[in-house]
Amino acid sequence: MMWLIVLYSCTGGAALLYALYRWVIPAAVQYHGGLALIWHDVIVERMLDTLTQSTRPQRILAAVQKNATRGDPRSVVKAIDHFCRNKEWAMNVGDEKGCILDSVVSEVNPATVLELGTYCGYSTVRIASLLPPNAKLITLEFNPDFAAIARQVIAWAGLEDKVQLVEGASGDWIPKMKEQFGECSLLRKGSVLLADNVICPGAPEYLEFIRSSPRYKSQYFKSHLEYTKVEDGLEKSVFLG
Ligand SMILES: C[S@@+](CC[C@H](N)C(=O)[O-])C[C@H]1O[C@@H](n2cnc3c(N)ncnc32)[C@H](O)[C@@H]1O
Repeated sequence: MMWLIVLYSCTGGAALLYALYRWVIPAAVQYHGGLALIWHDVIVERMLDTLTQSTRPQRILAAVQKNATRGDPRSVVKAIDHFCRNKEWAMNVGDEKGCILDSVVSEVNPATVLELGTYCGYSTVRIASLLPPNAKLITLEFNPDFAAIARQVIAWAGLEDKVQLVEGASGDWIPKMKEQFGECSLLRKGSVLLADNVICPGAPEYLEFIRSSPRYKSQYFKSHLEYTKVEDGLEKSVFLG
């Protein structure tokens, strides 16, 4: 009888902990940016890394390999969004802001895109799949583990010919790219900048600069932090020359 009570309380305790982890805490933090990031990006990630002896990017790659069709970028995006909404949050631009990203890429129809921060290649796949033929995307990532996963995600989407993934820090590479592009520098009249996470975690200095500079026409697209209800948005800025 005693054992039965212990067993019942262990099972009950485990169920309660699971409910807290799976539903109660995520629901409680989903309107608060700081708490949401601490919960998803620190506590849950470390806990799952320890329990599964794998990393979040590795788990994202596994979800892609299991659920997405090779050579089909949209199925890769869908598999990552499904994983991150239902299993484990991750810092991709996500489905909601991703639609804004898609519409900006389609409107601008760029010949060259420079992306700063690849992570697992989610936004890279979104952007590259919308580029016109012969256009190319250079994406920079300074974390070699993320870059290794992103290469596989991009290859799974069949986009490796359109994407050049450069491993390194933007502060090191941007001056080198400027040299490579010569006097034209990186921006020319009409170039479009699109910045993510300008509200959460936030980029107040960037927003102040870009909105007050007479050299840019800037517009804010209100949305939500990926896979949550916390306000976040994208800032689109056109370089006026
Ligand atoms: C928010 S994540 C990018 C998400 C990605 N764009 C997406 O939507 O799928 C930011 C990434 O930028 C990388 N990063 C941060 N600072 C960087 C820098 N100075 N140079 C290159 N990569 C950087 C981080 O390692 C991280 O992978």
